[in-house]
Amino acid sequence: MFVLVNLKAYPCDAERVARAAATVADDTGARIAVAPQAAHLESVAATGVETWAQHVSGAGHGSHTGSTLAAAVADAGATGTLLNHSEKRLRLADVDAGLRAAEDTGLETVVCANNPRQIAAAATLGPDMVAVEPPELIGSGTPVSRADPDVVREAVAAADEVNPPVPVLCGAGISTGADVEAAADLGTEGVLLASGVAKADDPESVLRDLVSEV
Ligand SMILES: O=C(CO)COP(=O)(O)O
Repeated sequence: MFVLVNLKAYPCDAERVARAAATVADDTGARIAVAPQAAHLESVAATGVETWAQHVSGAGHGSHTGSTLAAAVADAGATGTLLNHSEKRLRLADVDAGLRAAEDTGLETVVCANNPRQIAAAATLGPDMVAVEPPELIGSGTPVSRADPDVVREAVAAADEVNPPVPVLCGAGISTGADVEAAADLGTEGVLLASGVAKADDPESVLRDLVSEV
């Protein structure tokens, strides 16, 4: 199971979380990645942890003020990027352009979606992975795998129908190893989570628990 930790804009110490994630990944062999804000990509990547961007623009170099370019995040050490997170929604054309920009730069991609219908649309665009995150459960502390297992099962089926090789992650309220195990039982290949780690007093122990059951 892939554990992708999105630090959002939480006021956590990104380097501390990254060091903890790198240590747990090394100790256990689990795949753990950290997605900090763009300004922290370089310092997070310097810890040796797998580093992801939270977003990239579809734009290339040029007159695009405020854009986060795929090439720039790759230069800073990111090897993957989220696109279309529930808190960073994009138009379809922008998801597609972001995917192409990420692909051209060699970044791995996860396109996020609210529900199984959007998962089908996202999977059609050909990302490396898709992630289903019901917005009402994001930050709730109630794991999607328990609160709404059907949405996860249906997302896996929807992705499988349109683009069988595309793995599905699930997210919202995931914070324990039992949640990750439940997500695996529902057919997902990873979890996308934030507050459970970003707000933890001891991120390393949360990460150890997250990867303990799979
Ligand atoms: O949005 C999420 C990850 O991208 C989920 O957030 P929480 O783990 O805080 O529910």
